[in-house]
Amino acid sequence: MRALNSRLALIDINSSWQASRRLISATTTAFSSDSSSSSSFRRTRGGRQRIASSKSPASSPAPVRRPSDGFSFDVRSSPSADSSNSASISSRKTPPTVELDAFLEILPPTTRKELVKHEAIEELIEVVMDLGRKPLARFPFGDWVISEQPVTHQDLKLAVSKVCVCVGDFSDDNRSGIDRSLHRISAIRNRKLQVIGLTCRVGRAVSGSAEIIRDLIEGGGSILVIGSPGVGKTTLIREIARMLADEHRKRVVIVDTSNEIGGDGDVPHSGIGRARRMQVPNVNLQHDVMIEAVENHMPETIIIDEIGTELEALAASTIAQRGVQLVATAHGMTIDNIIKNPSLQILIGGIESVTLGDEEARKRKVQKTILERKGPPTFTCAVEMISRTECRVHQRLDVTVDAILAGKSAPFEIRQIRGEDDVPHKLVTPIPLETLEEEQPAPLLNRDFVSEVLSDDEDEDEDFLPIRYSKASSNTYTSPRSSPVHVYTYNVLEADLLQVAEVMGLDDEIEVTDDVGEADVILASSSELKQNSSIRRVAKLHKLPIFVIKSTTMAQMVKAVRMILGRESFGSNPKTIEKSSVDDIEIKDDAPESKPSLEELDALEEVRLAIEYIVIPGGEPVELLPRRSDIIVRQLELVESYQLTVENLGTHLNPRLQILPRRSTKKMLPSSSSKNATDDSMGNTVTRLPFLKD
Ligand SMILES: Nc1ncnc2c1ncn2[C@@H]1O[C@H](COP(=O)(O)OP(=O)(O)OP(=O)(O)O)[C@@H](O)[C@H]1O
Repeated sequence: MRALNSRLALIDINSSWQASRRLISATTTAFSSDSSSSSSFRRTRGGRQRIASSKSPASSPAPVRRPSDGFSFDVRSSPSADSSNSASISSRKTPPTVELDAFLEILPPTTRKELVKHEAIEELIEVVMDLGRKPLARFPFGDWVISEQPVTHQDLKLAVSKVCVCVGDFSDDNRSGIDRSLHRISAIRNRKLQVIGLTCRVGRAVSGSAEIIRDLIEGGGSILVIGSPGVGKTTLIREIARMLADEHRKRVVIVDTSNEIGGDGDVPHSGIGRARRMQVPNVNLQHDVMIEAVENHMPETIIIDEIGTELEALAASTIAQRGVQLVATAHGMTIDNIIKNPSLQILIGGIESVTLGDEEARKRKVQKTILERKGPPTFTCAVEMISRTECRVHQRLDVTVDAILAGKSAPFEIRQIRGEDDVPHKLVTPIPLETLEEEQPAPLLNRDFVSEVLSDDEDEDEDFLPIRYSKASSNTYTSPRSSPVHVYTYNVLEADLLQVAEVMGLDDEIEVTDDVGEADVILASSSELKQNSSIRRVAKLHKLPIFVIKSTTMAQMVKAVRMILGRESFGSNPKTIEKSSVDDIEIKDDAPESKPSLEELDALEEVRLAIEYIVIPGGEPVELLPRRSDIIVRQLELVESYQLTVENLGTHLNPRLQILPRRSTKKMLPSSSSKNATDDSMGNTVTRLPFLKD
């Protein structure tokens, strides 16, 4: 792969953002603290309140607003920035105080009193109230203990009663809201279903927060938004809904499972603009409401928060197939997480295990069994939110998924909001998409090809003769005869391993165990192996081989599974295995370190054809062409991988192999015959391959 860093290129975003620069700046106003709040903060510093997060030690005073918080990034001036813009920015300022008041209302009076004194109150994300513990305020820069007084039953009852007065009960996902606001109140219950904890999140409509992906929104493709909890996904898709409905006059329908996008109550919050909102009576019915939205309301765009189940993923794919633009969030931080989540895989097109024919595998320079995307992804592009101001954009989700499945670097752009008034975001393009597409072999197989290569594999499996190493001898490994093979893992996710095995149809043959005494093999990541010296000791004690993977990419996992089960012969692809110590088996990427020469390829093909067409089916020995000694070594390894033996018919300086059929103990005499088939002195027919030139 190319040297990515040398290709890093900063590209200033195109003019589209300039037009909406004011909106971006309006966003920042939500975070600007005024002088009165600063003075409140000074009073607070002398009090008992403390920061509780590791970012701000308990003994430190309440946080001082740092330039890197929120949108206060370095500001680069833009040629088009002018004072008139700034004026309109101020006029667009919509302080969130009204809704913050509604939020503060539900807090116990003492908690509220302390909290309002905090200088960064405008940045408040959540208030956490757990029975018997001190109430906490969560800010972007850390947690802050609001009061030393532990939360009482009374406090919780009061808060719940205020939420209930406004909106009725908590829904079956234990969430509720405050009428006509975007705040979300989530309950934790004890076994008797009494509320013993509350997480009260401040919801905001942040105008301009979707500028960072304006081009994607306007492009009309479906957008998948992922990211860690609380990173701002809901806020982003709310703004996308508003932009599409108001600025682009699209028919937008929001399927609002917990009323988080459009706010609580029957009249939607102004933050969604003209977009329409469908409420979901029961979270388990989200998929039904998604389909209903398409069938009944003729939407051009559907917005959904939190696709989490297989049914919802299926409904999303149905919607996309009907040509409706889909903007949705899903559980997971990266595309890799989505690929590895069996319920959500359909969003990226689904995956399947495909076994390639020898020719195809060699042409693609990959292993024989690979994972491939089954079909087109539901979404055109994906946005991985890193923070509110930074995201990774995958313009072509199909290309990204294919790259990940092939164990290659996925193409993406890093976008950042860099400043308040000037440059709203930059693009950093580590891998230019076009270049990458050139490099990728057409990854989506057509159905005919898949069935062709699969039937290839069936034939091959019947004759498959994996190399057998013996666990007892110090430098060898026998794939255990017993099924399933028990694997003990170090820093390799059990779920990942089992998922790959399942996709390969080998889940019955492999099992992960927590008891190293039961294990047949150890599978460890190389980083863990370097750091954890006890792994080798454990392996030695239990006489277990260690399979070492460099990374937990799908490609490496597939290879690990095949090798652990003895389905990938070590000898047939000698460059993939290195024994770095007695019991380590390193699983390497398939890309050869140096390209094998044509002569080497020819020599190995000669061995394969000889074995598969003559030695095994006919039980006859085959004499190979003379080769250079380094190539003879490769041939020898390949022969051994079939559990066959050879004899050197040449001299020490001019070696030439003859492959012997299994169970043949007969001594072969050198043959210098140029005929295709001759008889040796013992009456065996020694065949030379007619199609290989001398
Ligand atoms: N661009 C932004 N500017 C200011 N505040 C924001 C922004 N984006 C999100 N927030 C605030 O951050 C908090 C979390 O945002 P949001 O609920 O959108 O996150 P999320 O990723 O959807 O969370 P979850 O996964 O838990 O549902 C909220 O208090 C929200 O108001």
